[in-house]
Amino acid sequence: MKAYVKICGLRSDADLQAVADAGASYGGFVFFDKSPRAITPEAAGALHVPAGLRMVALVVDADDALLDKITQHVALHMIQLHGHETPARVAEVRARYGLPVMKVLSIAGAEDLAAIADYEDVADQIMLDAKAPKGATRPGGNGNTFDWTLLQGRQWRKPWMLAGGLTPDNVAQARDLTGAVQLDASSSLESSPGVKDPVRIRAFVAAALR
Ligand SMILES: O=C(O)c1ccccc1N[C@@H]1O[C@H](COP(=O)(O)O)[C@@H](O)[C@H]1O
Repeated sequence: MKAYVKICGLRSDADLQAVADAGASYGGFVFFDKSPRAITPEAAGALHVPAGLRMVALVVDADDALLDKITQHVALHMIQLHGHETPARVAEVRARYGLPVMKVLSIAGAEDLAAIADYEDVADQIMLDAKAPKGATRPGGNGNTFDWTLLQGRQWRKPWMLAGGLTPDNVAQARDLTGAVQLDASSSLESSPGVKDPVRIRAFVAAALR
């Protein structure tokens, strides 16, 4: 089955080109100021997005003012809600901006998968990411994995994407074990926090699509 890759935390034209050249389907901008990958709506809007690359805006419990600004400046394919957004807030964002919404759920154990049922009616996609470690300053982008065997044999009504600590070395195993057809990575593809490495991006996409 064909796989789809999202590379998140892009901050320059070179990042975007590397992601497109590698064969990824999605690129992500992080609009969260506590992240080393943060970018402003103005800076993101000034970048050149290669044809065919679908851009995703990652936000964390964003209010309408921030989302208004992002959507005014940046041509988007999808909004990724990576905070504690309720199902009602997901529905509100989807209706207000007329864009597909991907709700992120943080997974540490089997009990966390129950929340998927709460969001399937309102979100276009679900992302399953590792729960952030205690004391972390951000809810994602920490390079942590979760127990992928929790997803074995599971099926949901909405498309879903696997995230959390995926690397060029483990992505094929994660894909084969979980059956994920959409795979997302960020922090493992950097030479230092916030600085993407085109060689690692290429290796990740090649391994995910192999
Ligand atoms: O990347 C960040 O700094 C970030 C900040 C706030 C919320 C999410 C963030 N990152 C996203 O988390 C997942 C997993 O990342 P990683 O591969 O484990 O580094 C991914 O969607 C990132 O874009």
